[in-house]
Amino acid sequence: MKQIIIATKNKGKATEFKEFFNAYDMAAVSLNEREELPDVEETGETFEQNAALKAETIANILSQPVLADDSGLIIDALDGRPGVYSARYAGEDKNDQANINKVLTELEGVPQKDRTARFICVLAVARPNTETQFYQGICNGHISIAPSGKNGFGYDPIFIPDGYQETMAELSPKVKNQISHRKNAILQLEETIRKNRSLY
Ligand SMILES: O=P(O)(O)OP(=O)(O)OP(=O)(O)OC[C@H]1O[C@@H](n2cnc3c(O)ncnc32)[C@H](O)[C@@H]1O
Ligand SMILES: [Mg+2]
Repeated sequence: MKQIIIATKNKGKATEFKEFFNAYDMAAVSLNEREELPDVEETGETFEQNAALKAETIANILSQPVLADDSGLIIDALDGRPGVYSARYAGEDKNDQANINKVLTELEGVPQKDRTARFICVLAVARPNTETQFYQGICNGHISIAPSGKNGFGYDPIFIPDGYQETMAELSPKVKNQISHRKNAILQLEETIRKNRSLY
């Protein structure tokens, strides 16, 4: 089976990419399975910059195409926070529970109609000596009053996607993978996957 390297150490993302690329008969291999590869420092100020940093660093080391995902949660009532800093919102140790608690505390007293939010996913595909390409996906929704559900990762227990009553963590992985920001970004990439053999 053809392989595509995904420059991520996030196990939740890696699981979702394996599912997506399975549909294209490709095996998604994350950095958790390639432990000799470095964790790339995310010094950018935008999703694009960080996705490019991750994809290009690993593509240059391996001399092969690499995909990276930089994603996050944008909350309108918090002026767009946690945004690009979603993973480390409550501290450097990237604790999902602490991040959720910080968001809920900051939103205390904010009524449902003002709790609108969206997940954003920017994918970067880097190939050696080629300009990096970007694909973006969005999932709109709002932030719940309390966490609920065990599926997914990150902020899924407090994110209710538009058109649903449940949080992303209460929905099945199958449903999440049909409606998520990551799925929508993959759909933008789909034509390239099908047509451009050099992605393999
Ligand atoms: O950089 P890599 O190694 O890919 O892993 P990361 O967890 O640091 O990933 P990001 O820098 O892109 O940070 C994105 C954060 O946004 C949140 N996030 C992204 N996608 C999500 C999703 O599908 N569901 C819930 N939270 C998500 C989650 O907290 C992630 O840690
Ligand atoms: Mg990261």
